[in-house]
Amino acid sequence: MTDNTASDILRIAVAQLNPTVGDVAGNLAKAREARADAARQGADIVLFTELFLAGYPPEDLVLKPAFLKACERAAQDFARDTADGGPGVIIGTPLKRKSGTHNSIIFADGGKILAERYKLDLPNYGEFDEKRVFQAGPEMQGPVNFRGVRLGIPICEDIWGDVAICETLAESGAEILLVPNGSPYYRGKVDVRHQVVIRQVIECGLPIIYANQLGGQDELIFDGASFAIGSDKTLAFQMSQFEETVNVTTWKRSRAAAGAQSGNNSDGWVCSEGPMSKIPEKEEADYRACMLGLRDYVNKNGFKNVVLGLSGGIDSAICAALAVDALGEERLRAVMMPYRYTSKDSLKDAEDCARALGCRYDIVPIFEPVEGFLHTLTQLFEGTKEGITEENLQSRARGTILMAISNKFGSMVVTTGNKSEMSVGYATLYGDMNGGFNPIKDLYKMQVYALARWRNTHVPPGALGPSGEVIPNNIIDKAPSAELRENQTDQDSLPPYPVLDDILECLVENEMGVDEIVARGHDRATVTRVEHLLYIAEYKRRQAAPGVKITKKNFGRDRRYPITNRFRDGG
Ligand SMILES: Nc1ncnc2c1ncn2[C@@H]1O[C@H](COP(=O)(O)OP(=O)(O)OC[C@H]2O[C@@H]([n+]3cccc(C(=O)O)c3)[C@H](O)[C@@H]2O)[C@@H](O)[C@H]1O
Ligand SMILES: Nc1ncnc2c1ncn2[C@@H]1O[C@H](COP(=O)(O)OP(=O)(O)OP(=O)(O)O)[C@@H](O)[C@H]1O
Ligand SMILES: NC(=O)CC[C@H](N)C(=O)O
Repeated sequence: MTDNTASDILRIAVAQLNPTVGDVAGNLAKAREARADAARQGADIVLFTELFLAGYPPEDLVLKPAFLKACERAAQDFARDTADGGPGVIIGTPLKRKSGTHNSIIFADGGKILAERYKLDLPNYGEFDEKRVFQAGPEMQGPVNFRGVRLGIPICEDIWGDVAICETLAESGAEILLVPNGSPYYRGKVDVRHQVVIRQVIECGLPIIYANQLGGQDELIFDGASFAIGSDKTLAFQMSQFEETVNVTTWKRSRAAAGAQSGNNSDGWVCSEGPMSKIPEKEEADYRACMLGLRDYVNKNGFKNVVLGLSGGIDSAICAALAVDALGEERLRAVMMPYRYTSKDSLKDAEDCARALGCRYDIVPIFEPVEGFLHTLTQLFEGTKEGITEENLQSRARGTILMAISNKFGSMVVTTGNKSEMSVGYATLYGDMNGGFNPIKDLYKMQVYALARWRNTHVPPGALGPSGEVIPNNIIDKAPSAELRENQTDQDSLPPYPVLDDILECLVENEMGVDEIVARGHDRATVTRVEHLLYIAEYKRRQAAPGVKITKKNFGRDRRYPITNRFRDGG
């Protein structure tokens, strides 16, 4: 009930949910369900994530007046729900006000909106582009009095930057900070978030609750892993990563806590009850991010099933495993498309992989289309040497067949290029690059191997696929090959993957110079060649399907290089 008498116990539910961008009615329905669930668990208040009603990030959708109106209406409706005497709510929504369009929250209780708060620090780096569509909120936005407890509500980036928003809230009397976030995954991000929040707790002396969104949104993966750091700077609770959940946490007033952290005599808040989930290790986390990203992309875009070319190589095998884990065996169709260079081993490995995963497996030879193209082009190509042109026809025949299956049966094509290949353009445009979504686009080849090995000995929570050796070890052990000509291996055209990946990580992830990379022990000619290949493949990447972001520098959202570019560090 709405009552401003200070209580000594506060039950705060954190709704770590998977909204869909643009589905305002669906997101409101989800929020209502979560609030009812939290009410049953005895919550006083439910904290939702950043821009929950819109789904995060809504990008240019917030430039549409009709979208803003739908969000405003949903926020008003949800606020009215709180007249039932159940939990109050803090929920993110875009709001258009005289001062502009804001990335906001509404705070509602007792059927009314008690307060609105606007994000002050709009992130505009990496994958974020918020200054483009939002206006920053004013500097002074104090805490909100909720049933006698003063709650501060900075929004996501507000606690990341150098602006002293948490400290200002503490100085204005806030007792706990509740932070709605849309914080995308990259490897190791959970630790980074903990450090950011600990730094703020040191500055402001208040406990901070960090509620993060869940789910895939195009390239971005929101991994949840919501948590709180108490005023003693230790982890007060930790929610699970990659899972939708509503957890109620109990907070108690404690004079000892306040005295310890600020030396003053006022009361502080201590978490006495909350989850303490284990955060998965790196291979598991990356694998689950890829799985969640593929699942949400396929489901949120309304595809019933997916199709991919299964070659007997590692990239298509891990994509098949991810598809079965994300969607179930009955939703994947794997197609082997042999040509004259396809080895017996590849045919066997592809079949073994499909059998281990339990998915549908078709063999569609491509002799006729490839020979047909070659025949059609004979006259035109007379006197020229055979080479990549003819090789690429194989890839294009495969890509065309996959797109035909997609058109006929409505299955989305899963495309399988890893980050090493995408970096140097080792993939055929309108061939194996065909496809709607790429679950391994941001994994270097050596990481693909590590994840494949990991998956053969683990089944991640929520996976729909079987246990055991789902990626036959022969696929992991053999030399990678595109099999576009006799006895071809990737290493005919590229440096060995451990070398290539290290150089690429230096160039892409760390923006290192050629001299610095050479100083790590690499051959200068190799480094300059890789740098050149990286630059000239930009045109391909611009035409590539989106894929799951795993690193701090994925292609597309984070790393944005010009296509036309004559700069070469290596001369
Ligand atoms: N700056 C630019 N802006 C716009 N377009 C540009 C361009 N530069 C080249 N192009 C165009 O791109 C074409 C070359 O690109 P593309 O046709 O993709 O062909 P390309 O890159 O020459 O060959 C594909 C490469 O991928 C390798 N690969 C590896 C693994 C698997 C597979 C597979 O297919 O299964 C292939 C294959 O061995 C080969 O090295 C040029 O003919 C030109 O039309
Ligand atoms: N014979 C084939 N049948 C079906 N699909 C194929 C075939 N050859 C290539 N493809 C498709 O083209 C993609 C690109 O080939 P590529 O050689 O890069 O990957 P891979 O064969 O899965 O792995 P690796 O590079 O380790 O051999 C494959 O992942 C697959 O989707
Ligand atoms: N949505 C945001 O403001 C996110 C910003 C923050 N730096 C993060 O990655 O979590």
